[in-house]
Amino acid sequence: MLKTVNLTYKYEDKTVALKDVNVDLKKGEIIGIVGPNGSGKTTLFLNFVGILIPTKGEVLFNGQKVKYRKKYLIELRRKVGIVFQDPEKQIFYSRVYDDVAFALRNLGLEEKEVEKRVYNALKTVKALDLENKPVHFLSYGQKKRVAIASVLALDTEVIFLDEPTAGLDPYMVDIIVDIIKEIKRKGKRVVISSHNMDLIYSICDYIYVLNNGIVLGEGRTKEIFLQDEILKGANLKQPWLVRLHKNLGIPLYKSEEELYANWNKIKL
Ligand SMILES: Nc1ncnc2c1ncn2[C@@H]1O[C@H](COP(=O)(O)OP(=O)(O)OP(=O)(O)O)[C@@H](O)[C@H]1O
Repeated sequence: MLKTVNLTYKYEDKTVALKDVNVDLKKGEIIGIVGPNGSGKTTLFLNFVGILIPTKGEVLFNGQKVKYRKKYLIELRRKVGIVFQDPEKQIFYSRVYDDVAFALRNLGLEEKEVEKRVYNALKTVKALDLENKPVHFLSYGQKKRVAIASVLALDTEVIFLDEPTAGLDPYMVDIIVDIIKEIKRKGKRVVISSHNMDLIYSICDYIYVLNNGIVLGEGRTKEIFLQDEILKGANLKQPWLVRLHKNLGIPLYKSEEELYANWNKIKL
């Protein structure tokens, strides 16, 4: 599994985006990385997938230091996928089908297998109807779904999702949540960054809180979200279910469904 050891990353203009960051993906199945704008989430993801090379410290994959030779990185990309925050960065081809097929063809898969994987990935993100559409005509949310499909098609062991639901309507957010749960069911690891604390709370089992490139706190989801001082330190708000628990004294539920299922037991 992937982890960072005392990872520091400094951009060319000397911005120190990460300082001595230790993040271990072994700690959860769906890991949330939360923090305000500019706290270093994207920089962390790019270091994890080998796009950026740590200034200090290292990234380990199954106990071995990640290497930055082309051959090694191609192997790493077969196992570790990333969906960028901005779908424009992920889209290479003009037609949706070819775009999702691009990386698969690059891996040398047979066209029959490519066809099957593209079909399944587009079906999962409810984008089969877009298959023949030119990518530049798609809406932002549609591009985002196509970008997610391209990574799902690769069937990697780990998937990093940088702000996967930003710009999506509530129906699509629910679909993305189902996709994430499905990836977990398949025994894969998901890492999500998001500003949506309710989403992070309901699906993640382990959380890292970043601020100014530093890990302010980490822990199991319910534990970390009860520590208001850590969240405040990163200008984050507690999820609404945690606020209900705190302000009304009702038990702490993980999801809206769990709350309603237990509603008649709750004494206000
Ligand atoms: N290419 C770059 N050159 C210089 N500084 C950069 C570069 N990319 C990011 N930074 C800086 O690094 C810091 C961390 O940025 P990063 O994009 O990792 O944050 P983030 O937590 O993902 O933010 P957001 O929530 O807004 O997406 C910020 O101060 C940002 O300005």
